[in-house]
Amino acid sequence: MTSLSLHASLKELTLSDVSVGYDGSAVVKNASFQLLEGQIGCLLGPSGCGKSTLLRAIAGFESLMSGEIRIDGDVLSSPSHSVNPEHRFIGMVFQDIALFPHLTIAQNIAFGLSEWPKVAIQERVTYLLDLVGLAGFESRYPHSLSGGQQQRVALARAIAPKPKLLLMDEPFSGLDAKLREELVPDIRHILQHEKMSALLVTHDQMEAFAMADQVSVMDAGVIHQTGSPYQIYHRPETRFVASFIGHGDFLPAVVCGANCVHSDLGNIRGELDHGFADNAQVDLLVRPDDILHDDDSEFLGVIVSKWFRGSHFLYRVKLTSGKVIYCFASSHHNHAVGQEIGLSVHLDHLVLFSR
Ligand SMILES: Nc1ncnc2c1ncn2[C@@H]1O[C@H](COP(=O)(O)OP(=O)(O)OP(=O)(O)O)[C@@H](O)[C@H]1O
Repeated sequence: MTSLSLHASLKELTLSDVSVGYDGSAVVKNASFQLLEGQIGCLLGPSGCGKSTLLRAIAGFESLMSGEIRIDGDVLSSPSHSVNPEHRFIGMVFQDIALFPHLTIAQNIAFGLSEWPKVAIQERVTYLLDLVGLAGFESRYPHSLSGGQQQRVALARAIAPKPKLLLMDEPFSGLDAKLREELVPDIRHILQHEKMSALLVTHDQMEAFAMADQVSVMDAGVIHQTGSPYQIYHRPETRFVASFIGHGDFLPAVVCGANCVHSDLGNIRGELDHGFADNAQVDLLVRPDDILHDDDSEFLGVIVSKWFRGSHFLYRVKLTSGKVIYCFASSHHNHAVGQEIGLSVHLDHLVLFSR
């Protein structure tokens, strides 16, 4: 098969118990997840947790210590077998954009299309330039483009041959925050328009939330949870996911019913059965937006620090037990550090971890 053939789009990327390492020592351990047609997935985790290593294994640049990587049922990698990277029909975009400086923008985008007929190349390049918002740039050279424009060209070059899957390793981290904010939704829109399945590596959760349909949260080589951004924020399955994603505190509590716990802030109810037995000692995840400033509440805390965020204040509040938690309040509720305020808890469901 050559790059001319329009490969059927990806139906399913499946990783089953994949371990990858260097010098016999695993840095990715038993990673499993699936990515379906047209989905944008993300590997999210702190620096050094093994995200790039796993991405490189999918691309075919690292061999597996155990497990299997399949695309549409075909094994790409196992400890005894590895399809060459150039035969995987996988495109890549990296942080260092690495366009060819001596080639024009059109030549850069056409780079992987050498076996296509001339007219088809011309059509594809024109289509992609338009898609990434750079129509009219075909004769320019990379050095005359901004970082964001260069990253759009890199994306166009990577998707030009219609790969089955696009891998992106921290593609936005070299760009300033404002540019990133503009570019991330644009790139998501382009990938969706092309129905391109993609896997992004990032350590930035806002980027993961803005780009991905499905996020796999990793720490120390282990995937803790794979789910939608909403699921990993609101239904974290491990303490690591609960504390890595967003602001959160663990409030000590005792179970007092199928959807109730007792804590420093009184009895707190959720809508779903949490599955813990009565009287179990647990930690309840509370986010700043779960804890509201409430003058009528009998439960009090002392403000120990505060941040003005424009639309609201973020307070750190010390409860009578000594536990310190976050609390959001509208920006009209301007209280001094040291002041005592009333607090109430509003939770949709209870996220509990045994203590
Ligand atoms: N070629 C290599 N040889 C030996 N060890 C390596 C090699 N590449 C990466 N590592 C180690 O493997 C671990 C995982 O690295 P990896 O780059 O996959 O993490 P990451 O999550 O992508 O981190 P970052 O976000 O900082 O890039 C790290 O401890 C790293 O030092």
